[in-house]
Amino acid sequence: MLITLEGLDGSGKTTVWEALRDVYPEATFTREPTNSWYGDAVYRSIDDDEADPLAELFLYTADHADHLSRVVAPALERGDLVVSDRYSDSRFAYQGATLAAETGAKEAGTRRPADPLEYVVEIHEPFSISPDLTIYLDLDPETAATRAGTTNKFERAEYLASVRENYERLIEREPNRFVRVDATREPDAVLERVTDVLADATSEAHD
Ligand SMILES: Nc1ncnc2c1ncn2[C@@H]1O[C@H](COP(=O)(O)OP(=O)(O)OP(=O)(O)O)[C@@H](O)[C@H]1O
Ligand SMILES: Cc1cn([C@H]2C[C@H](O)[C@@H](COP(=O)(O)O)O2)c(=O)[nH]c1=O
Repeated sequence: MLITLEGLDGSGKTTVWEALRDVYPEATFTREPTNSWYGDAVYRSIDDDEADPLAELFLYTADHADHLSRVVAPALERGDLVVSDRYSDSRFAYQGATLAAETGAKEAGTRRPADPLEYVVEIHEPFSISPDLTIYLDLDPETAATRAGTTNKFERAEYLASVRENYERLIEREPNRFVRVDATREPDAVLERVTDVLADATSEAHD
């Protein structure tokens, strides 16, 4: 079973992901961007304010393809519970927003997809594995940017507002896959809610 944690920067995904290790010691815990050389390339792009948004999308997607074949697919094949801190929805929401916000591409004669979110979803369809359950840690963009510390180009409230709109579109498309958790609550309360949701989901999977 594949469970993913999604949300804006600073929404508390990594805090929850770390705590879940004690709850599910046998599970495979993984994340995107990964710690491979593909992930290193992604982090170089994150640190480059001038990175081409389409090139950046394909770096993230290359990292995802490697993550799938090297970690996720083998773990699922073994029957492991897999918990990933960020996964394909991050690409749909973030790169969907980056491509939509890109100004000047048309003037420079560069062609871009009409609906970036749909485009990013479509390029994943032929090869990716969809999560069974996605926990969406819902937080307003201002608090998210404050908690994240605004250390990179993505961690700005205005940009995170359009990322949040994209997450809402994704939830509307697949309401049964997503479970929304109020990430403004205290860390213990957030963890308790996530743990309850996972307990239900994993017990249903065994029935
Ligand atoms: N429920 C919470 N309430 C208040 N602060 C929190 C909560 N959860 C996490 N934090 C704090 O917010 C900061 C960001 O948390 P964390 O790294 O878990 O978020 P994240 O979603 O993984 O962020 P990113 O996507 O940027 O890696 C940390 O300082 C963490 O201690
Ligand atoms: C997987 C993925 C991530 N991002 C963004 C979101 C964050 O700002 C950074 C790094 O992620 P982290 O959880 O803070 O380590 O990358 C993205 O834009 N697209 C993606 O697919």
